Amino acid sequence: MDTIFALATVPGKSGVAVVRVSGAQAFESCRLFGFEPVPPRRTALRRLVHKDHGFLDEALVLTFAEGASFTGEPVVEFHLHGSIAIAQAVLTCLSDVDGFRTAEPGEFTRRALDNGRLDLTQVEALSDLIDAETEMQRKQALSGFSGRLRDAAETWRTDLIHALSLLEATIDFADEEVPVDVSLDVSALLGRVSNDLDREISGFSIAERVRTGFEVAIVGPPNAGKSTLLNALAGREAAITSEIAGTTRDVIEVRMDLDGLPVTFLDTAGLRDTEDVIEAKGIQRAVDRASRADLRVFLAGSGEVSQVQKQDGDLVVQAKSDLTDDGTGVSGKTGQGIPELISNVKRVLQDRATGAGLVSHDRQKDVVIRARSHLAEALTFADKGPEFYDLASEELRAAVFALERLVGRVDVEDVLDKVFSSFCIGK
Ligand SMILES: Nc1nc2c(c(=O)[nH]1)N(C=O)[C@@H](CNc1ccc(C(=O)N[C@@H](CCC(=O)O)C(=O)O)cc1)CN2
Ligand SMILES: Nc1nc2c(ncn2[C@@H]2O[C@H](COP(=O)(O)OP(=O)(O)OP(=O)(O)O)[C@@H](O)[C@H]2O)c(=O)[nH]1
Ligand SMILES: [Mg+2]
Repeated sequence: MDTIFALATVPGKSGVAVVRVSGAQAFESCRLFGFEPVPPRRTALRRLVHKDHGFLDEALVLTFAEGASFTGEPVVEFHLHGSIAIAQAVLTCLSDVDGFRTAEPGEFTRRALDNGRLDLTQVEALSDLIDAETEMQRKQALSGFSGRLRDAAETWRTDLIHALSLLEATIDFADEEVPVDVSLDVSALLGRVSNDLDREISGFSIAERVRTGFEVAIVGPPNAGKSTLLNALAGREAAITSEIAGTTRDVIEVRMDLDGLPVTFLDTAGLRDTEDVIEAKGIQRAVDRASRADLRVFLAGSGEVSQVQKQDGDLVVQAKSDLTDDGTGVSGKTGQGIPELISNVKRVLQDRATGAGLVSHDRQKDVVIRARSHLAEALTFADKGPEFYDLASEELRAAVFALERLVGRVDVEDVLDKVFSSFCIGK
C-alpha cells in the first residue's frame, strides 16, 4: 500500500502549515529531508535539507508509531512555516519518492476506518465536526465522534443477538416435553430496541436540521422591507433594496449563528400577481423555498392574502415599525424590534432542536428504518408462537445485519465513496 501525504492545513498563507505523511514508509520522509526519524510521539526542531532542492525550512517534526496514530499507520508530520512556497516545495519532494503519492480527500480518515480506529458513524461525525460552524453543531458532531451512536448500535445489536439465541434455543429443543417459554424475554428485548429505533427515526429530521442548519424564510408583499430586514440581520448589504416593488428575484441566503443555533435566513421575492415573466419566476422560487423552510417570518403589510401557507410556529411581524408609533413590529431601517425577532426565532427552533436524535444522516436513517421494519416482522412472527420462531429468527438476523451496516462492519464499500467525497484533502 502506498504511503500518502497531503497538506493538512488550509492552502495559502498561515502561521503554520502541517504536511502529514502516513503509511509504512512514512519515517523515510525524515531521511528524505536529511535527518534520522524523530522518536515516536516526540517533536523535534529540524532543518529540512533535500539532496536536490537544498534547504527548505526549519520545521517542527512530529512522529507517531504504527498502531499509535490517527490513521493507525506510522505517521510523520512536518509543521512548517505557513508559506505557499515552502509547502509546495515539501510536497514536491515527497511526490518524487517511490511508493509515495498525494492523499485523496478523506484518505487519512479512510485508513483510520480500515484500521478499526474509527467506525463509520464516527467517520461521518468527524466530517460534521470539520463542517461545524456553531456550538450546537459542534456538540452534535462531537457526540457522534465520541461514539454515542456506535455505542447505541452495539447495545441494540447485543439485545437482538440475545433474543435470537433465546429463539434458537427453543427451536433446537422444540421436541422436548416442556419447552422453556422465552416469549416474554424475547418481546421485552425486542420492545426495548424497537422503542429506541422509533425514537431515533422520529428524531432524525431535527438532528439533520441541526447538522445542516435551519432555514428561516422572510416572506411578504413587494416593498414590505424584507431585503432591508435581511441586511439588518446580516449586518451587511447582502441583498439589493429599493423603493421599486419587485426588486428581489433570486433567493438570497445569509448564514447566521444565533447563540449556537445554525440558521440560514432567506430573503425572497415579494409575493403578488404579476405580468412580468422574470418576476413570476422569482415568486415561484420564493413560494417553493418558503414553503419548505423550517420557519417563515411574514412581514405584514396591508393584509394581502399570501401565496405561502402559514405553518405551526411561523411568525407574523409588522414591518417598517419606525413609521408607526405603537412600538411593536420590526424596522430594518432603525433596527427596532430585531433583537425580539431573533429571540422569537431562537425560541421556536431551540424548542424543536431538543427533539434531535443521534441519527443525523440519511444513510444512518435508512439502515435504522430497515432494522426497525425487520424487527416489526420478527415481533409479529414471535407472537404467533414457537412454530414461527425460525421465521422470527431470520428477520432478527436481517435486523442485526442492518445495524452492522450502520457502524460499517459489513457492506461498507458501496457507501465509502459517498461518505468520503465530502471530506477535504488532508483529513
Ligand atoms: N497535529 C495533529 N493534531 C491533531 C490531529 C493530528 O493528526 N495531528 N488529529 C487528527 O486529525 C486530531 C487528534 N487525533 C489523534 C488521534 C489519535 C492520535 C494517536 O496518536 N493515538 C495514539 C496515542 C494516544 C495517546 O497518546 O493517548 C493511540 O490511540 O494509540 C493522535 C491524534 C486533532 N489534532
Ligand atoms: N421607513 C422604513 N422604510 C423601509 C424599511 N424597510 C424598508 N424600507 C424601505 O422600503 C423600500 C423597500 O424595501 P425593500 O427592503 O427593498 O423591500 P422588499 O420587501 O425586499 O421588496 P421586494 O424585494 O421588491 O419584494 C425601500 O425604499 C426601503 O428603504 C423600514 O423598516 N422603515
Ligand atoms: Mg427585496
